[in-house]
Amino acid sequence: MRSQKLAIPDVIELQPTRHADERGNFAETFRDDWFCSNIGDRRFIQENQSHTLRRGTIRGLHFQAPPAAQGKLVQCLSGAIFDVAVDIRENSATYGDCVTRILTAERGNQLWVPEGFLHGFCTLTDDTVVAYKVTAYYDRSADRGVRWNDADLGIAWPDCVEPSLLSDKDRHLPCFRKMQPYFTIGSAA
Ligand SMILES: Cc1cn([C@H]2C[C@H](O)[C@@H](COP(=O)(O)OP(=O)(O)O[C@H]3O[C@@H](C)C(=O)[C@@H](O)[C@H]3O)O2)c(=O)[nH]c1=O
Repeated sequence: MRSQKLAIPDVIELQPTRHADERGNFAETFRDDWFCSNIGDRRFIQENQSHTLRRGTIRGLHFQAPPAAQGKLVQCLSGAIFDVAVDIRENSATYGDCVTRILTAERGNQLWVPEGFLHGFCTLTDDTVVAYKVTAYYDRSADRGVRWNDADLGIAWPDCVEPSLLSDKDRHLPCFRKMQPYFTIGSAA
């Protein structure tokens, strides 16, 4: 497994090592010991999978409020996504900044999005399957978000975005400025 810190260093891209042979390849896509030593002391307790039918669909931008805050380890199992993490830690030097990464099933790369970040993605292919492990259980009452195209965030979404391909919930999310502060660096996740 290789890791690469991105523009916001707490957001990390992971690249599992693939062992190729005449049959195809094999990769360890997650190891608890490697993750704890190299990324952070976390336990993943839920795994999610979404299948998105159409290219250009957006899911996000989401987070769960503390104490149900989730770190997410995201990967694409089929197709490709434009993945986004936005820093919402109030005392962070990169508060409001975003990191974007293309994750593809072909490459098998992953994105670690820690607690204190909004997360969302746009599908770059039809029939996209995304899987992600999370560090806290889903809690509907803690489910929060920010509108995907908030001008203050200025995320450079890909041209294929179809604003109509959005859940009702995501269409009605509040803007970034109205978001209550939930996270500070150094506070318990
Ligand atoms: C996230 C989640 C949803 N659900 C249910 C609630 C609802 O009925 C249905 C669909 O939920 P949503 O519309 O919230 O699904 P979706 O828009 O795909 O939400 C996801 O978006 C990405 C970007 C994330 O980062 C995830 O953490 C999650 O928020 O699934 C669960 O049962 N468990 C879960 O963990």
